[in-house]
Amino acid sequence: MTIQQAISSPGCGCYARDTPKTLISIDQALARIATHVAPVGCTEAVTLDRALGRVLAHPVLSLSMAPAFDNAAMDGYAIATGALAGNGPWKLQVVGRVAAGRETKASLAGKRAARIFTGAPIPDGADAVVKQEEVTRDGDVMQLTRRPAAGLNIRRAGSDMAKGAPVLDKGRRLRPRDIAACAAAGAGTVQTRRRLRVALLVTGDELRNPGDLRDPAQIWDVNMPLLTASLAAAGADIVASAHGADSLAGLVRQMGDMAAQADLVITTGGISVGEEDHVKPAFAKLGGETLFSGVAIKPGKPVSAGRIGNTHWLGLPGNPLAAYVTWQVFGMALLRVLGGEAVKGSARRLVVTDAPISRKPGRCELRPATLAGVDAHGREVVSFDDATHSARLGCLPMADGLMFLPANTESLPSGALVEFQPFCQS
Ligand SMILES: Nc1nc2c(c(=O)[nH]1)N[C@H]1C(S)=C(S)[C@@H](COP(=O)(O)OP(=O)(O)OC[C@H]3O[C@@H](n4cnc5c(N)ncnc54)[C@H](O)[C@@H]3O)O[C@H]1N2
Ligand code: MOO
Repeated sequence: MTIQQAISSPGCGCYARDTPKTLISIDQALARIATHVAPVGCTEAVTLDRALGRVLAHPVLSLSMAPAFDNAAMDGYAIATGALAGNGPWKLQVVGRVAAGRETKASLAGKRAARIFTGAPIPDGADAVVKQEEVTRDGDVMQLTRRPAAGLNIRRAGSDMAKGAPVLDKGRRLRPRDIAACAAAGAGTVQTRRRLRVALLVTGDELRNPGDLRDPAQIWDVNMPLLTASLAAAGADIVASAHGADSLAGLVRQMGDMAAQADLVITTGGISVGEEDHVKPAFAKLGGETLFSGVAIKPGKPVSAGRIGNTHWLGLPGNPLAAYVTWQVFGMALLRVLGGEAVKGSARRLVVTDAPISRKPGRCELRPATLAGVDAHGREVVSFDDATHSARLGCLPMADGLMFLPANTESLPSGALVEFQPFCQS
């Protein structure tokens, strides 16, 4: 990784003439993550009951055809349609019975039928299953009046998956429906990336645990609970978490210890320009290499990233909304690359604003927004507060994502198209 400074192209539109030259655009920062960060190498085999949220290190191929054999899609009677001469009704001798999980030796040559249940193998000679609602039964004889088409109610072997067919690509983060597909393919164990080891250092002398007694100038810590929950939802292992004092020596020790045991150290706070902001000096003292240092974004301008030896570092701002926004945009991107997750397409889509916007231009603004419905053209509409306050969280639970207001935009009419990035669950 090389130390990089600025700023060549407007990228996502975050760049503005009055933006300090040390800041880069959102898309430039994301491009640096994509270019300079590599997945953590180790992989491990996990059984499906432990696979939720894990990232596939190898593709999953089907071990056999699915279904593995022709079988009944309905409870009813297996018959040979070729034996139905002339016009019905036809009477057939019921000569066998086959349930799911059983085999049958019954042969259905001639006017014969077998009682069959959903999932049971189709007996030799049969080529259709007639639902039991469509026949009458009298002792060992069943009668049907309508001619079934050959193949009716039969699930053909391999019609879902061929043997050896690709089921899931590597890089896929496994969700419940992926695990269902693995199970159907017979893949009881899958090869995955190991879970990321993340250390969390929340700085600030003013912080107390939520609900604890506090002095008048102290505040309850939002970032530790926020990031602990976010990392758990993202499937990372938190190998260390601590509060950090606003002191250079203390932070050097804590960040150094954490870097020795984690793939990624996340800090919050202490990253701006005041005398109490010691995170970047501590990072420098540890020999850290900078990936980016500040993004032309509001909120979250000081967000930074780099590497201490082989361990990555993400410095989030202290203001909780700024921490959440930068976690969503840069933290999740970093986690995905480190975790070997393949990312398809853009995280953003276009939506329409439900009110006019008037704002101070300068930095690209990422404003929490709520999906409020669709307009007459079927486009998604978002509603939002009239400003973004980087320390305010009251509106956050109602929001569904972030709308991107380009740096130079001073006003937008109601109905304007803007980019929108939905929040990840984590
Ligand atoms: N002279 C300047 N001052 C500031 C600038 C600047 O460019 N020049 N940038 C401002 C911006 S923008 C931001 S964002 C903040 C970022 O500051 P830090 O990341 O160093 O964060 P702190 O100063 O430590 O804290 C900021 C704010 O957030 C509160 N905080 C911190 N941690 C937590 C937490 N875990 N839970 C709840 N609240 C937290 C902290 O008390 C401060 O109020 O800097 C601006 N200043
Ligand atoms: O970038 Mo800061 O997040 O405005 O508060």
